[in-house]
Amino acid sequence: MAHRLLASPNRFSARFAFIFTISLSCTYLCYSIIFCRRTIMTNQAYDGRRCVTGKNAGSKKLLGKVEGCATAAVDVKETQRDAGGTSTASSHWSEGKLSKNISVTQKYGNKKLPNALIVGVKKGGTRAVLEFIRIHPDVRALGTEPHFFDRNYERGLDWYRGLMPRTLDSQITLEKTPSYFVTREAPRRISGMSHQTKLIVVVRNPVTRAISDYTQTLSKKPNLPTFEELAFKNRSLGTVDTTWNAIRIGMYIIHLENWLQYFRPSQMHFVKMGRVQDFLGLKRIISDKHFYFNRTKGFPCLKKPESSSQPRCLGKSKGRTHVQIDQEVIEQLREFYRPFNIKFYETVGQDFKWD
Ligand SMILES: Nc1ncnc2c1ncn2[C@@H]1O[C@H](COP(=O)(O)OS(=O)(=O)O)[C@@H](OP(=O)(O)O)[C@H]1O
Repeated sequence: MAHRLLASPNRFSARFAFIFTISLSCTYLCYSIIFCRRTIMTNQAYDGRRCVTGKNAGSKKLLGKVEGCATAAVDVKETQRDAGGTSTASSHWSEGKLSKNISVTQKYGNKKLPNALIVGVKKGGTRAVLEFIRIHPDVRALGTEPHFFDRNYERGLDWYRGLMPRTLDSQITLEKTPSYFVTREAPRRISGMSHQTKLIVVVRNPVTRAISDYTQTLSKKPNLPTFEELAFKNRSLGTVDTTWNAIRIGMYIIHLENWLQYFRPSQMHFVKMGRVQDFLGLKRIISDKHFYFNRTKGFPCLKKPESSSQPRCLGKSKGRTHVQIDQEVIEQLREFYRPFNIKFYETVGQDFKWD
């Protein structure tokens, strides 16, 4: 009896120990499954970005779709600003929408040379067009500006291809570098890659474009001479300085003639949103309903993407308050651009009504 009485607490402790061990094991098992799944999902979501290391890794991660590791010479800094590169922003507005697609694509797709390029113009709204069009599930775009056909051409096509995101056969690859439009060698080089390449040119009133361009440069170099000083060789005679890049870029027809030596007009699309999808042969999926007009920014922004609780606008380098330019100067520049604009409208068959 005494033995029994002594044995029963022991048995109770043994049973307690057994149950405790089992529940501990179950908890550990559940924790491992959940934790392991999370890790896999995170790795899939960032596949293709895993090579980002070093002190900028955090900010580059925010870029969302900085592709590949060979991005040393590409314009990452500009892209971060463009994409609203603060801690709350991701460059890829549609990350949530495409996330399922992306993991499949990144695993099974191939890196291909781009089928389409946004070739210009600087300060024309190229970032907005790229970010809008990449919402489309059949578009994969490089987030950075690779500057291949102007600055990095000697690196070769394999280097260029290596920068591209992986795509399935049904998807198109897109990149944007606005300086291509005014690079003399770019049309020949691009047609050398493929004369089927589709080209998108985002154009803007050349006077506003020049002021926007100047405002951007001034934000980096505060000691810059005034806009008027740079724009004219002789202000009272109204002689415009066509060697100044901010002016030269807006002489669209001059650059376009160079492109038309290598590409048919039907391969070039001068942007008005929506029609970009037709031009690229995509189903019309993106429409006005994806955007709202942000009064503070002064341009359309993406409505709440699935991946985020916040609507998304592009970053600080977009929508800067322009420097005040004398109305007379603006008139002089309008006069200067008029003949170039008219010839440009005739050539592309569209009146942009800048005059
Ligand atoms: N929806 C939307 N989102 C963001 N930005 C928009 C949009 N629509 C037009 N813009 C105007 O586009 C100008 C920037 O052009 P780019 O992206 O081509 O600039 S860059 O050449 O890549 O630096 C920039 O012009 P500025 O405001 O004059 O700087 C933007 O205001």
